[in-house]
Amino acid sequence: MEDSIEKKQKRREFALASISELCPSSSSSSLPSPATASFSVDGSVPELQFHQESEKTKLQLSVDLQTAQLFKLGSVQSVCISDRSDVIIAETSFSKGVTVQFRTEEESEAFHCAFQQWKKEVNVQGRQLPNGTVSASKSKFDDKIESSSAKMYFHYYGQLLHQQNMMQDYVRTGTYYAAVIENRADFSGRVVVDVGAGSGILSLFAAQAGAKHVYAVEASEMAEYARKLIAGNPSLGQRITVIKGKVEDVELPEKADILISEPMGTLLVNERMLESYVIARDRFLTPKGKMFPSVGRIHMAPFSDEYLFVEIANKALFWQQQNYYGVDLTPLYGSAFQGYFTQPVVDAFDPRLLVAPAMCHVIDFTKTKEENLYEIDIPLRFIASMGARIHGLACWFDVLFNGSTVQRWLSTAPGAPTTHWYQLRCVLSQPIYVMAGQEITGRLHMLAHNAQSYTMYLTLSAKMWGPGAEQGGIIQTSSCKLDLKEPYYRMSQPQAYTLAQDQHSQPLINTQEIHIQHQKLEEPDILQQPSNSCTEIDSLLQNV
Ligand SMILES: C[S@@+](CC[C@H](N)C(=O)[O-])C[C@H]1O[C@@H](n2cnc3c(N)ncnc32)[C@H](O)[C@@H]1O
Repeated sequence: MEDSIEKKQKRREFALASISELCPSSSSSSLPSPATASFSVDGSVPELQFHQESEKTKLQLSVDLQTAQLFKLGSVQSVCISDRSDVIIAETSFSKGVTVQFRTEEESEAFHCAFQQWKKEVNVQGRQLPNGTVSASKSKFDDKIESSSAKMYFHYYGQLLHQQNMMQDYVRTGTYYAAVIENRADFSGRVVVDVGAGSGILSLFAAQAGAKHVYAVEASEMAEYARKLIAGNPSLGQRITVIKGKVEDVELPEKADILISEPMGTLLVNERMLESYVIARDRFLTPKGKMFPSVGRIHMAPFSDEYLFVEIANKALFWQQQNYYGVDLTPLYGSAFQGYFTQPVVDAFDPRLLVAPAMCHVIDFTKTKEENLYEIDIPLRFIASMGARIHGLACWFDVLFNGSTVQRWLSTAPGAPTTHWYQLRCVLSQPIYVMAGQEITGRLHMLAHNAQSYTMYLTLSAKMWGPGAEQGGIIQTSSCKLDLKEPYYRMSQPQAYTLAQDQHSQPLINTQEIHIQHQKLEEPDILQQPSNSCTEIDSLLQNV
């Protein structure tokens, strides 16, 4: 373990504004003098050391990175806690946590990045046990995900009402059903693992398609309900075993020929379940095994939506009041205004709001490494189809079931039948202006965090044109930072595609044209993919 860390980065030090104990002893509180934090390897244990010293007192805290967790309290303040730590404060007291004050937001981000990186290194190399043996990736999930987040997450999925909500998304469930039944050849007589089985519905589909045996792995209390549902369908159920536990931890008696899973969250990656899907691939799938789905794509395009922009900007108007029960609220107006723009908007929008053809980022589930999903960096380039005020970036995703009989896409694109994922829009607090034919460049940078989601950094730029501007000389750039975990669900607004949202009525399989195909296609039917397609997928499919 230490080899790998020491070779790459033996020691990394950060200057901090200050540190203080989480539960200060009587002899110490926040010390005004500057502090440092350094990552290093002590013997075989990677650790993080905080150090602060003034004339009278000294605070030194060593944190075991295997158990440490770092939480943001604000843009420049965080708290680091650990199960095991040693602290020396004037040589007397003991604490398990420290509050860290950074000098700037950038330094805070850099520190959080380094923290994840060093922790990842610990996890990748495995845990050093007291007897010197190394247990590989056991509890990888627990190591990278904050326990309170995991608890809420599995509590949510442990409730039938939320499983019902997904099952009632007939675009979703109907597409899975069609993809499995049409591709019987991939399931018949095969060993299947259902990764995150929930109610067990996909396991039952796989059994209907003739699977020899299905292992339904589910970490939440839903596993008990899955057992009940499967027992109530005995002709299928005798070929299904429900295993309660995380795919990162459970052991299976045999390797799988095919994995089936529905690991997609908002914008494909929210919930970070794709990482579990990839871990399941590495743990359970035979080298030539298949994955259903096998590929995901994030599609992106700039949009113009004056109503949405004004709606968000107006939310902060509350803070413009100068006499709110005798109190002037305006000092907080700027923060409130920016705050509303940190929430990605989730709703179904009219595709006519897009101002350029979409581009996409492909994630090949069959090949990508789990670590690749910790940081997703997408350079952006678009050509505007019309003159418009760009209010941000619209995003959606699709996934491919690359069956050996039929290839089917599950799409969440605007204009396609609406799913429970809807679409997602990142709104800029400062719109930018473009002319038709103009290039728009930028970057979407997503950093995974330990609450099972991502911090998103979006930048869009365009040259300034038109009367008054030095032609093409000035660049307009607008940036925003968003938390994918805290979206603004805008579903109370009038929707353009109401028909497809009626998920409480009869299955929409007919209206949404999920016709099940039975005959084998001669060639891969790439034309079945949604119209907003990526060219990269063609070469990718040739390799699958
Ligand atoms: C989006 S739901 C899909 C449920 C079901 N497969 C379906 O399609 O209706 C994802 C399920 O995966 C489970 N899950 C998420 N991460 C898991 C993990 N690491 N190990 C086992 N189950 C997990 C969740 O508890 C949840 O029930």
